[in-house]
Amino acid sequence: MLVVEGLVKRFGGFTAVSNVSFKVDQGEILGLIGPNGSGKSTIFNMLSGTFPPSAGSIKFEGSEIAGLAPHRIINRGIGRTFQIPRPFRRLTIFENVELAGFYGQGSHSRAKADEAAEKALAMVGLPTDRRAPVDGLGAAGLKKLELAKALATSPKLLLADESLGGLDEAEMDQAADMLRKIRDELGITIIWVEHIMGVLMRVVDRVMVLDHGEKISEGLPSAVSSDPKVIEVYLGTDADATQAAAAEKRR
Ligand SMILES: Nc1ncnc2c1ncn2[C@@H]1O[C@H](COP(=O)(O)OP(=O)(O)OP(=O)(O)O)[C@@H](O)[C@H]1O
Repeated sequence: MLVVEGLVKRFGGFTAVSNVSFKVDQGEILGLIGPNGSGKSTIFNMLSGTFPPSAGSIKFEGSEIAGLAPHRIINRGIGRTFQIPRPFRRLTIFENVELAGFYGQGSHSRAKADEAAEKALAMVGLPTDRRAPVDGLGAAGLKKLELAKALATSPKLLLADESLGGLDEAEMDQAADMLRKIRDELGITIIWVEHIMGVLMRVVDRVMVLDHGEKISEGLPSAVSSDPKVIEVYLGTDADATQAAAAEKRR
């Protein structure tokens, strides 16, 4: 479904992403992990059109999309969430999601946008009542709203950026289960960028690990969490390694 080859992003003289290649198959959940500043968000920004790659190719369903504007990429069927939710606070929950629905359709039909918004809100478990305000949503609610906005664009591929930041442990488990439900019930392929490796490992089919803009490991969660390179650069501590191994056992 997605084939990325030789992706590079330079900011001035600094290389944030260095010759990264990977594939994502239809129906898969790929986890993308790595320490702070390893290039995860920069890859998402290139996949979603926020900025163009310095070099490399991004083929989605066989067509080159590298360098296309964000609205064109959304119309092709790639939706994304953002690490820090920034909804329009003067709009209701429904209106925020409806607006995203307008973007995704390309047809600008209100009826279609409303239908997409209702389905997306029901999927993530937020009120479909059109007057429900954004104010009052906690961290978990705002993450759900972020996800509903992305779903309302009717994506075939969802780029989920750090869905678990700011959540407690029970909320993290629910958010991880939600991503799996989105894949299982809607058939949406997912790339999931996350810091919190333990929960991610329970849900993803494959993991790719970045460090300093380079891919250092890729494979099944069990293989990646015991890869010495990953333990050295990413896990860092025995406690983290134990947590990841325990999560893997629970799968
Ligand atoms: N617009 C930009 N201009 C200059 N440097 C940037 C820009 N965006 C990112 N970088 C740099 O590129 C590197 C990779 O950043 P990126 O945000 O992709 O990492 P990340 O793995 O997503 O980190 P985090 O987990 O902290 O979000 C960092 O060193 C960052 O400072």
